Amino acid sequence: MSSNQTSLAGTRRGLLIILSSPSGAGKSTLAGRLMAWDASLSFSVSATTRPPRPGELDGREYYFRERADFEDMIDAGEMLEHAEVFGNLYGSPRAPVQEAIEAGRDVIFDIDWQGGQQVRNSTLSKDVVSIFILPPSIAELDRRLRARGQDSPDVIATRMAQSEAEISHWAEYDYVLVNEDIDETEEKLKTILTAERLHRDRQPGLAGFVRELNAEFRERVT
Ligand SMILES: Nc1nc2c(ncn2[C@@H]2O[C@H](COP(=O)(O)OP(=O)(O)O)[C@@H](O)[C@H]2O)c(=O)[nH]1
Ligand SMILES: Nc1ncnc2c1ncn2[C@@H]1O[C@H](COP(=O)(O)OP(=O)(O)O)[C@@H](O)[C@H]1O
Repeated sequence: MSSNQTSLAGTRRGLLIILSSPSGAGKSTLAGRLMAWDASLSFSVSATTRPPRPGELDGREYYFRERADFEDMIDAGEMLEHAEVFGNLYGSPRAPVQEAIEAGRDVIFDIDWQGGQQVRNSTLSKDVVSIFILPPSIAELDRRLRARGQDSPDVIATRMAQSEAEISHWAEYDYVLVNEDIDETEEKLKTILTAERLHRDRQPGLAGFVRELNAEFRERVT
């Protein structure tokens, strides 16, 4: 590795990778697969006022908070973005995101379209890569929500009713994937991330590297 690439690693900022979709389209599953693929990725653990599902742990899937505590966090400016979704508050704590991207680590967000808009309109907008996940059909979305087996029929009905509104924001995203086959969608996500990283890394570092190549070339021809 050239000295130039070493200094590049120390200065580059992480990307903010936003995954949005209607509930049940598969974004949590895909986020989990990306995390398993690349241990350097950081997951933005959101805070929420919704109660934990069986098996969910405070600080792992979400920070489960009372509404008053959540509102205190908003008032203190601790949220990068926040929104009301399905009658509960959800938000991304700012500090861990800031820390990760300054250390050059890419951060995955599993947030809705409102959060996606807020992050895209924030001071971090130039580091954002946003991806919208569509289900192959509404019948399959309904089937996946039921098959997940974690929500009551009422909760599933609310999520299905909201899915059209969530889907209506698809065109605001950089990439749109139809999650039919989970392995194929995972591969496409990895390709997007790989290409976006190459794009990010070309700006600060490559001019110096090309100078090194030119110097080597001149040494050979003289
Ligand atoms: N704006 C915003 N939305 C979030 C955040 N965390 C989760 N969400 C969204 O809230 C919705 C409900 O999430 P959840 O209750 O975990 O249900 P699930 O997506 O069906 O598993 C999903 O659209 C999430 O993407 C957040 O920090 N901010
Ligand atoms: N491509 C797919 N084909 C079939 N089932 C899927 C696919 N992607 C996800 N699932 C399943 O659908 C359910 C909802 O996925 P999940 O990742 O929880 O969705 P979201 O986070 O978008 O609400 C889960 O049971 C998951 O295993």
